[in-house]
Amino acid sequence: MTAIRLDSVSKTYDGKYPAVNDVSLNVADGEFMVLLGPSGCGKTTLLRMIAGLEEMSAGEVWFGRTLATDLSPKDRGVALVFQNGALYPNRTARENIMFPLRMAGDDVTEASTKAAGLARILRIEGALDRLPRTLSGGQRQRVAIGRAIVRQPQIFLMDEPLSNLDATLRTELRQEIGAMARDLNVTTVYVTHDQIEALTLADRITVMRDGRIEDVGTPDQVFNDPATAFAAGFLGSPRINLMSAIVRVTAHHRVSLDFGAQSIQLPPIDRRSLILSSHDGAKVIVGARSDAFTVAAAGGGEPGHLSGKLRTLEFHGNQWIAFIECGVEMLNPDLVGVSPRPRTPKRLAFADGGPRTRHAAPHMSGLTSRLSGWRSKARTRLGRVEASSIEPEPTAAATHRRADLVLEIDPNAGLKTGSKVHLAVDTARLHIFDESGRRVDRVTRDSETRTR
Ligand SMILES: Nc1ncnc2c1ncn2[C@@H]1O[C@H](COP(=O)(O)OP(=O)(O)OP(=O)(O)O)[C@@H](O)[C@H]1O
Repeated sequence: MTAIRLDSVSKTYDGKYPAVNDVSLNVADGEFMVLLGPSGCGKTTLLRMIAGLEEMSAGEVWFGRTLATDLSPKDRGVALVFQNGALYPNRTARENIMFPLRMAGDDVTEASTKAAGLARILRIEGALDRLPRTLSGGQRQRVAIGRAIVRQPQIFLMDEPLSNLDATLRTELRQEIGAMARDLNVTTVYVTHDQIEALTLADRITVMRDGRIEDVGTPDQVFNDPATAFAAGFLGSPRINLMSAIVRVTAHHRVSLDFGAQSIQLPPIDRRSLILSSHDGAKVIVGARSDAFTVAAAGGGEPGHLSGKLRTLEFHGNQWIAFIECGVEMLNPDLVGVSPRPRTPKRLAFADGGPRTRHAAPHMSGLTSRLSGWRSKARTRLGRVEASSIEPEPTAAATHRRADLVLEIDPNAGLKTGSKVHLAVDTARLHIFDESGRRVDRVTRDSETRTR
């Protein structure tokens, strides 16, 4: 077992825009870290750099107190499993799992005993004496995992190991992988773009976008207290509603979020009220999942309510999804804070550490620049190494569209398509982001948090 530290790691292929861009991350000893993000965000590249299969363009990788940057893959004590764990076709499952041990000099009895122990954990005892071609996809992948981990690596790396399996097998094997990692207590980095895998397996999740880290935290932290609008949008179904709003500061410093036709007032005791009270007129993004709303019996125009017309109601088997036209400007989480085009990296000095690479903004919006002071405090709170990689890309306006509020609703609420709906809003469940998609208030993070 060993901890992993990535320090300002970058990878640029063919001198183009970086696939991994100044990423710093700690994975604690024995921790199960999931790298989560959309296709092309740099997850596999980062994993391959940890394994030593990809040369880094900049930065350092540490395993415990050992600088691993220049170690060859075979000297890193790392085991890797890919989407299609290849097996020796002419060896049985047992022989496949035993193979690395035999190569390392274990005698047959010893190797066979270890293989049988792992087979029990991976639930393939009955398949041990069969050839790979007679095994199901799930069994083959279990054998590949067994073979990778049988030599008790210091670090276990998995790149979408379940992506070629059907839904039932995915669920089964996911549970076995989780159980195995807990039993063996091996430091694990697991790549996926599947939010359910991330939420169910991870001690902590690293959400990536465009080669950078958007958020790092426990599943509960990243889901319920997301650092960015993108992270909030990547987790959760239906996706979080991101509403464009203007901050209005009224008499006695009361803060309301103005959505155009409607508005919501923040309670004075809400810490966001204090933060936003000197930013009258600033643009913000208000994130709201279904749990922020309750269908209210009547009303409309009340300070804590939004109202709209129920356009469509969809039955999704285990849930009802309502599409409510509220006349509010909705934003696409994938586009919030996205730069219109790659820019030339520029060195900037930060108050809390050495110079770091980030991208020069042609301009920063008023609130974005005013919020930078809060962020530098947030960096200190989050811990220098991880927080440094959570630097925001400079903002460009997200694509706006006037669309529906999408909510999971109680089927017993008695709503009918076309009817007017009143929604009471729990402001404590709203997440408020600046225009670049960064939270305006503090997120709760502990860089070494373990949940189990
Ligand atoms: N060998 C390579 N040469 C050039 N570009 C590459 C190479 N490998 C990856 N890239 C690019 O680097 C970026 C990150 O790729 P990477 O495979 O790490 O993303 P990913 O998040 O793992 O995506 P996916 O989930 O689709 O596997 C992509 O734009 C990809 O096209």
